[in-house]
Amino acid sequence: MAKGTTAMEVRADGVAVITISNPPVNALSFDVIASLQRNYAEALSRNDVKAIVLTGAKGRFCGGFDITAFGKKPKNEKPGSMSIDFLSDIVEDARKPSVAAIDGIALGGGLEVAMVCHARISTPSAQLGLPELQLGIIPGLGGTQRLPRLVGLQKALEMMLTSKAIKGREAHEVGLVDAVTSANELVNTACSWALEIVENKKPWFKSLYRTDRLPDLVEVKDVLKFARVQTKKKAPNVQHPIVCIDVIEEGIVCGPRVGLMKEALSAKMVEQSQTSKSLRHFFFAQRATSKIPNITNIGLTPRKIKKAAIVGGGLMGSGIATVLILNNFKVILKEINEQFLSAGINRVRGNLQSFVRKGQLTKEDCERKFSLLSGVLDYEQFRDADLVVEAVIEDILLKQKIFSDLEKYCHHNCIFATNTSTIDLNLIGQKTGSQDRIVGAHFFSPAHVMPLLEIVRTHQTSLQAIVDLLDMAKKIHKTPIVAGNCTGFAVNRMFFPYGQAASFLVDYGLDVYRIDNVITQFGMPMGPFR
Ligand SMILES: C[C@H](O)CC(=O)SCCNC(=O)CCNC(=O)[C@H](O)C(C)(C)COP(=O)(O)OP(=O)(O)OC[C@H]1O[C@@H](n2cnc3c(N)ncnc32)[C@H](O)[C@@H]1OP(=O)(O)O
Repeated sequence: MAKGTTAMEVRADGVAVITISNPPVNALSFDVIASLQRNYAEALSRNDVKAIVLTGAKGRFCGGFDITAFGKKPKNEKPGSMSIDFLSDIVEDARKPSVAAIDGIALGGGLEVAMVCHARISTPSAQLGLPELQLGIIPGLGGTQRLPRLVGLQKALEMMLTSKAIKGREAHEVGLVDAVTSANELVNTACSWALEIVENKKPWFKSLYRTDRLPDLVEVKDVLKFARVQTKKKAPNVQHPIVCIDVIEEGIVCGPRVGLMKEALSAKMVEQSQTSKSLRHFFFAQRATSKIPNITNIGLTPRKIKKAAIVGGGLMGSGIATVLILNNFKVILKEINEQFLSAGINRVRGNLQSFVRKGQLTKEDCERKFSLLSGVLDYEQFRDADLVVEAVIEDILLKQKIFSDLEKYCHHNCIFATNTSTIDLNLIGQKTGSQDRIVGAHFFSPAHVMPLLEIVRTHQTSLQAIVDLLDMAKKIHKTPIVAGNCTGFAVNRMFFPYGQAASFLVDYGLDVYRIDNVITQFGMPMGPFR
């Protein structure tokens, strides 16, 4: 069965609208690419077609090359056959203009195809980026050449080296898209734009040959030198970011066609590396953590969490409150007295302000999110909470008392989660008759930053509670791992022996600085003694 396709509809005004359809993210599978090539051949040969608009089905332009297809490309495929022979020589050099109509996502190969088009229209919320480096590869469909020519070298490097996408509005500001419009108007606007190109009312840009955003060669060398130094510092053990910078340089110094060929050859080389194989495995492994046999595949639907309550406003509690309000959950934070409560609330405010300082949150959004939080000193307002996360100190008796109190106030479907990192959940729930809704929600400090969420289940935890927490994890952008109620759960079960092994080495007389040094050289961000 074909893995995705494209469909072409020729409108009365002479615009052929080609729609990529390969759910869930409209990835460029071999079938999609073959279908796209057929559609283009037809559109370019038909006399009733004046221009082409390329878009994606169901509000998603394209999530890039099909990651499952790496390593499955035909062995004798000519380097650059898609990037040069099709995209550059047929689409970009065509005598009919193409306009990309982008909603949802234009990532990796998706954005690269859009950059081949002669103009791009997007929605304000669309995400555009070249995240290939996080898969251990480099952009392979012309992205290393066209992005710097559209947005300038600095911005292009930032986007590629961080793998971070930008939203439609910013894409417009930096020159990646030509106009921003609503999802409803998107295709019509793109069609009008394409016809205006035909009528010479709008410019007919070929991104590959633009030079107006590129700095002079002296500055290029300086910028790339700095980027190499920073990259080696940040990721000393991987090659592909440096390869990416080399390819960008080749295109600017020797011309974009030479750059495209170097990109095609280098992309093929890095794709075969162990780093890329590992990072691609990691991409799917990360998603597999929320697919738990006999839990997520038995038809349970996650219940909606409208209001969450946190018990304890210390470092962990305030971090958890922060991540929840950041993701638009209504939260109440309970402390034992006014002083601790205001300290907890101030910590949440401080966390939000740090996002404002880094430009990741506007002041208005900060205030709006902060208004989702209220502080309390008793359990009265817990009555309509759908989830409670207990985040007090690791004291079994205290936790037991809290959960038996919670039982008296909360409705019987409310999930009782504990942020404990080590205590047996059966003990924590021992004084309640609610063992089925006791579950671990172990965040890592700082909870509003670290991406992992350990969900701990006992033999009695209901499957529904786990499905609910997995869904919440997705909503708050955490990677969940479901662990059993065993010593150390999953993370500390690995982390404690790691620290112990380091301590043994010290007992044997090794220098702590040397141990830390070896560990950081191995690639860990810091050693066990820092
Ligand atoms: C030649 C080119 O230069 C090379 C490339 O294009 S490489 C690919 C570059 N593209 C990317 O790196 C994008 C990767 N995808 C993502 O970042 C995210 O999936 C996304 C932002 C598109 C969507 O996120 P979200 O809505 O949270 O859904 P998410 O759960 O991640 O993905 C949905 C499904 O699509 C799959 N998927 C996402 N992107 C895919 C891709 N490019 N290829 C194949 N499958 C993909 C996921 O594995 C997942 O499958 P599952 O449901 O079986 O687990």
